[in-house]
Amino acid sequence: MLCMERIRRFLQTNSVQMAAYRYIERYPSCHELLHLQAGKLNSVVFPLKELENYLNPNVDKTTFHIFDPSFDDIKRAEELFKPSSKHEIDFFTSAVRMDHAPLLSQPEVCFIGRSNVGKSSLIKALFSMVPDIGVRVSKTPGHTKKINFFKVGKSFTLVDMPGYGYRAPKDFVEMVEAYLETRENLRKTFLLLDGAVGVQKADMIAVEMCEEFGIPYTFVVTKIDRVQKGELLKQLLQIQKFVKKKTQGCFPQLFLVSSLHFSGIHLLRCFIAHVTGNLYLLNTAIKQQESQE
Ligand SMILES: Nc1nc2c(ncn2[C@@H]2O[C@H](COP(=O)(O)OP(=O)(O)OP(=O)(O)O)[C@@H](O)[C@H]2O)c(=O)[nH]1
Ligand SMILES: [Mg+2]
Repeated sequence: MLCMERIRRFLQTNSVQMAAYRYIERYPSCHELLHLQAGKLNSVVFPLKELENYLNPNVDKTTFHIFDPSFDDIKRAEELFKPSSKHEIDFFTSAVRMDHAPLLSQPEVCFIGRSNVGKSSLIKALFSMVPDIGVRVSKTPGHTKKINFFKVGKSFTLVDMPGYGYRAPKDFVEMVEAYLETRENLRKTFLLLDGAVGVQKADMIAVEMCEEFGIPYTFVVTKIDRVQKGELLKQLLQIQKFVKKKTQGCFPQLFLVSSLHFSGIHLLRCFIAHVTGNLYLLNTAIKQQESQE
């Protein structure tokens, strides 16, 4: 348990490829356990790969690995999320209306979803190498009331949104709709779904906005640490079916994350680096589907 906790901390603070080696250097007594953890490390980085072992071989898995970077690509993407004197990562500003939103030319990605689905926690996990960044999370739904902008050097901006559904700010639709419709440098909208419940009625507001405005979006399945594998797989297949049958602009691959256990965070960082034009993938190709976006 102690070793797992150490690995988790390492994964939060170190690039993924080095994490295992540094771990061995610092905790040689845990060698054996780490051997066991080689697979574990893989499942932390690619949570979907571990899960698909439990699937019936007849299930179509073609959309599972459209974005399938190598460890090298993932490691290079990590550099973008590490602050330095030349690459400051910090909260920039917040806005309650679009005319308050900053005019930024760098590419942007935003995170939307029901209140309490884990948007702010995910952003905090993505920025785990920036300990004082000040992303606020709460057990109480409806915590984030404004559109919060975080600058990642000159590379891109990451935007945390208020949630919709229970205890949403009353001007949510005006605020978020205007943002999604007019933000010219918005490269990707991440729409978060709770792994325990999948697509809910309230999510249709966000899906319809993305479809209507023709903006590229991707589902991120959150809190996967809280759901049993069988149940999670059931939800994933349902979400996939939804994507295939009911959406046009949604990226077909689902991204799974646990902000608590840090699963899927490195892969998502790499995807963000890629979609914002900051990472050219060396060792892999994004398959055809993405070009349909
Ligand atoms: N177990 C577990 N809990 C999580 C995870 N992500 C978030 N949570 C918890 O879910 C609750 C809500 O998290 P937030 O990140 O504040 O959710 P939000 O979507 O930003 O919520 P609003 O700002 O209210 O819209 C908090 O109690 C978090 O600790 C996760 O991956 N695993
Ligand atoms: Mg929040």
